[in-house]
Amino acid sequence: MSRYSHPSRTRLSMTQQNVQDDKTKTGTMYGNDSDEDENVIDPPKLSKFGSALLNEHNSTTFTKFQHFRHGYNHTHTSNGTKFPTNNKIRRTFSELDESINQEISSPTSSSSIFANTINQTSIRPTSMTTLQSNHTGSSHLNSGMDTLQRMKQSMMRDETALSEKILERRNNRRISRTSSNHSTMNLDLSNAKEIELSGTISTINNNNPMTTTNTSESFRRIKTLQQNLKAEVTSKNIERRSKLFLNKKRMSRLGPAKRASEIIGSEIDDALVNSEKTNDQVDITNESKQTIDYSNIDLGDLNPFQYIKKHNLPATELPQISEIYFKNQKEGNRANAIRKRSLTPVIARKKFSNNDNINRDIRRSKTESNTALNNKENVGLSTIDHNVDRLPKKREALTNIQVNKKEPEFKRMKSDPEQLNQMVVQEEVKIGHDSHKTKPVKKVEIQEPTASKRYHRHETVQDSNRNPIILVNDTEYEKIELLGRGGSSKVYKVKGPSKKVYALKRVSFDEFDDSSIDGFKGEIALLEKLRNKDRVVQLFDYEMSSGVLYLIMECGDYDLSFILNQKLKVPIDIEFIRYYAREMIKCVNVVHDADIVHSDLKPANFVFVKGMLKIIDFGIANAVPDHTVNIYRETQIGTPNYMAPEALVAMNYTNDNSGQTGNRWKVGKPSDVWSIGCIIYQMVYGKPPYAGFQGQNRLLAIMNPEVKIMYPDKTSKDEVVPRSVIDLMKDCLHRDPNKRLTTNEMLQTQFFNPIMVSESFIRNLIKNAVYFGCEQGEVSDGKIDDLADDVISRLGEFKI
Ligand SMILES: Nc1ncnc2c1ncn2[C@@H]1O[C@H](COP(=O)(O)OP(=O)(O)OP(=O)(O)O)[C@@H](O)[C@H]1O
Repeated sequence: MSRYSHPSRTRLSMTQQNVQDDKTKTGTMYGNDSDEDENVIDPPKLSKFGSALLNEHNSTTFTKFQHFRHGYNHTHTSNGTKFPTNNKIRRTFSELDESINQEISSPTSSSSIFANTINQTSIRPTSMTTLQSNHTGSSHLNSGMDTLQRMKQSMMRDETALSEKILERRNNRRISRTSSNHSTMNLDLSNAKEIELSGTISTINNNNPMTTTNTSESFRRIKTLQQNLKAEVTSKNIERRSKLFLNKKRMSRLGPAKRASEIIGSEIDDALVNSEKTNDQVDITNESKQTIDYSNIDLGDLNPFQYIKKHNLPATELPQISEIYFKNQKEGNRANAIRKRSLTPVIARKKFSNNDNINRDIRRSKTESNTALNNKENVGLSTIDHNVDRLPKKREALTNIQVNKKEPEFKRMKSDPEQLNQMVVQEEVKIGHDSHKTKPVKKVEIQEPTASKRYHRHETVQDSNRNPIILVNDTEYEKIELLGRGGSSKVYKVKGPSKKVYALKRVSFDEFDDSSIDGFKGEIALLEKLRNKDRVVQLFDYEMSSGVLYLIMECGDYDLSFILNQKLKVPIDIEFIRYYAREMIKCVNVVHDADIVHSDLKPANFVFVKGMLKIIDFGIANAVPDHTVNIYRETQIGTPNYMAPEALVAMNYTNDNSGQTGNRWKVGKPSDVWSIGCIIYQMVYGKPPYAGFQGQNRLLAIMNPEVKIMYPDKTSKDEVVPRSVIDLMKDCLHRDPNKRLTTNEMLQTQFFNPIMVSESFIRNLIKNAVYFGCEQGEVSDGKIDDLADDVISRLGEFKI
């Protein structure tokens, strides 16, 4: 189609004379008119604007236009010409439009040159359409406008290309800055494309008169392209956002960069617990681990293994965490001891020989108390003051201890002037406390016994030909030999009245330590409870004097520890194990039947008295409270080799009365069963299950469920270990206390009830079985089972 055959052009020519009048009318008013311009063939006259355009160097508009193009084409010249900005471009366009308007409004505007150069431009800007509408009938003007349109479109293309280049350059710069962030870069490029494209399309849309099919098709294509691009960009956006989210999540988990010391346990815990399995995160996690501040780790109820497992820490962290664990436990024990001690009344520990001494000490005590009162800066007195209120109560408890069952305490003190004196002093101190109830009182000095004093007042050497004599409740006991020693005790073989032999246990203790006194009181009470039980060493007499406890007991010959050490040198003797293990279980059974948990079972705490094994040392034993099965200890005590896991793993608790928190350990009868299992293990394999671990590691191994106990079929000397004893050990050494056998059940196991038959019995049994089979011809499996059951049930009859 020729440019002039275009209907809109025809219409424009027809209405040319009305331009001036219809200047204000809109283009749409005429848009649907007939093709009146069809016959216009004369070239359009040159308008002022057209002339100006021809005169490149003199026309301001054209100069601007050329300058713009020139400027664009030479953006990168060395003279520093810059890219026109979008604003500049827009300004140029508006100036151009203005010039066109001016041109259009001029009655003489036309140009034949433009008519010759007009060709297939099909897109006209809206402004042009408007202008055309306002100036219908002017073919000159029409062709001039078309030329301008082309030029403007060319400029638009230039603008698009320019924008593209600018964006490209920007993106290049961004790439070099953040070469790693490809997703961001791609997004920007996509956005740029999208913006650019939509800009172009909107321009096209704006300019689209919707008059040709080609145009519609190209628009559709562009539209499709735009949609595709949009979809692509959207998906890239989503991808980028999700990547950003991941980064953010990671950052928020790890927090900002910190010094190693700032990372405290909880943060590490979070980081470790929440860590995901991506490579970089694993690296970061490892980094975090390297900076663990162990001093801030709170293990709570967990033992080191549980802690490591919970927080997914590597095994290499175990030593440090164990160290903290044991340190915490030590501190807990110490705090308990201090707390108990702080409740103990302060009493002078002195020996007085006469009244003068008493008076002198009372005077000194009073003077010291007054000095303390005057000393306002005396530190730590508030603690003492705080405890003063509890003193009478505690003292009452102390004086109520029946340390001598033969005579009432007061009667004894009356007969003993020295003790009486001491009681007077104690009373004086007590009065002093009472009178200054709310005032600070200085601790009365504790005088340690002199080193030169070799014997307690109960212990004397009467003449050089006799052994030392120990008086217990005024009964003389002559020392024969030392049988053994414990943590704070010595046990002597002594000769008592009628030359009878006894074991005398002498225990030294801090007489002002309530917990010690309570412990001894408890031991005495339990031994009294177990009086006449043949498996428990009998207690005949006892006396608690100042700082010393004497116990007169049945005397044993050896303890089990000694015997086991002897047996180490000879091959395994399964009958020996069976016998001693059963004896041992019988001892513990008696104790458990009395609802007492021993808590410190070990070979040294079983002694043979006239050939019968008996149990000793109830120092840390406890009676299980009614309707319960466990005892809760505030101190971790026992002998590591034989201690059950539950006796080692502390539990946090809060005291209901005082509100104080601390650790405690749960022990029960199954804890004793564990210890028995360890002793049997020692009998079989020569050492307890965890003896291979040294020191602290042993405790850790016992606590660690991952450290399994091995039960080899043969000993280190290649001796066969019977299956029945292995089963018994396994049933005692379950980590779960509830799965362990009771002492009664242990005694019922096959190991302690072996079936022994003679050789002839076996021969007869086989012979009878073969004959029976021959007679029957065929014997079913069920019949064989019945026969076997019958024989087994009657085995007791055939025992040898
Ligand atoms: N009645 C007794 N007959 C023979 N020996 C005994 C008797 N009582 C204790 N012994 C010996 O003395 C040792 C220490 O005794 P005991 O265990 O009662 O003291 P302890 O201070 O409670 O010891 P630990 O602190 O180790 O538990 C025992 O291992 C044992 O060898």
